[in-house]
Amino acid sequence: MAHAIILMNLGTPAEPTPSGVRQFLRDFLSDPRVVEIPRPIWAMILNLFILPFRPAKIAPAYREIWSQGLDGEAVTGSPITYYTQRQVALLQQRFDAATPGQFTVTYAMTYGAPSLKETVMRLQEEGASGFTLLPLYPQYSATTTGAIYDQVADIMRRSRNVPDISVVHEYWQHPGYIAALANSVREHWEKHGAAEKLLMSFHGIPKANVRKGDPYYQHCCGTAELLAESLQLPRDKWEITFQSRFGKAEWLQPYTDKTLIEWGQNGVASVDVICPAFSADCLETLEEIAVENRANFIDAGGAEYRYIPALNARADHMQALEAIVRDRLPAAVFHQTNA
Ligand SMILES: C=CC1=C(C)c2cc3[nH]c(cc4nc(cc5[nH]c(cc1n2)c(C)c5CCC(=O)O)C(CCC(=O)O)=C4C)c(C)c3C=C
Ligand SMILES: [Fe+2]
Ligand SMILES: [Fe+2]
Repeated sequence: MAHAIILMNLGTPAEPTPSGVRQFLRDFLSDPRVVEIPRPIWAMILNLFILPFRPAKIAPAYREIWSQGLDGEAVTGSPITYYTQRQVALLQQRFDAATPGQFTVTYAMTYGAPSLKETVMRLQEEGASGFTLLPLYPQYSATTTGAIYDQVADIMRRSRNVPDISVVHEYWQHPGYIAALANSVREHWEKHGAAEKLLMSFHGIPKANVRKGDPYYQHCCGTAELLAESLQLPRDKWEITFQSRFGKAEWLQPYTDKTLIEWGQNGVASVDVICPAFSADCLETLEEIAVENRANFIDAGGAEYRYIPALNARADHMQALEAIVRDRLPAAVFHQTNA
């Protein structure tokens, strides 16, 4: 095996129980990339106010989505892991078809299992000579992609013969990614008709992070504009919002839930919702968007609410991911595959 390709996503609890969720949240929320509050203060808040309560509150939501996709689609375990594994299998097929035996495709999670460190160590033992990491975050944020760079740096720091690792920094402007998003919207419109508004809801981050230099907001706005342009949607037909606010600080606005409530109250009858920052359906889309925010909109007076699934294992998504990875292959591998 010459070269390994590692898809990376956030991670998820091992099981949809309070203890499974607690273990995952402890790992995730202890990362200083995710929460920038000074350590001793944050350790106190996390251990006294979050880890004793949030797991019991969130576990039922995880149980709802466990082994369930949209419309009762059969999924095994946590959807984010299920779709990431499907992406791995399909990407492996694509690399094998074009360049037989040259690439191993696998995945790792930033938090929970399998970890990046154990994945890289296993692949090295199996003879991998180089690694291309594809964080499945189209838009860069220090809270997501930045955390992956930290883990790569840790692996490097502990190695004598440092592995040849490259990381895809962002891919929101890649034409293949935008085309896959646009295709998924058009297919949805063909099936259901177009709603009055297209809401593009991105995972939020604290506003202060952007003020201090995180380019995430700019990447989200860029994505929304490229998608709207590709769909030839006039500006009054779409909106960008931010979801999944956590804690008391101000996060990126407008907020998804508030916007949907306002629209419902102000006579918007129908809305299509897409979440371009999520490359796989997960708790934040299947529960927060497809269930909770549907209720927000309908209870406020809206009539039709349709969630457009994440790109998941769509063929056009896989084609885009293959192109993004191939663009990042080191010259040695590139020459080998083109020989
Ligand atoms: C505490 C701060 C958080 C930041 C900053 C944050 C950024 C961020 N997250 C994603 C993608 C995902 N987040 C998911 C779940 C999730 N996110 C947070 C908190 C922050 N996220 C929490 C506490 C949770 C767990 C659920 C909960 O307790 O509310 C997931 C889903 C995982 C799953 O198991 O399905 C994803 C994916 C992005 C893209 C992002 C910044 C750009
Ligand atoms: Fe998150
Ligand atoms: Fe959430």
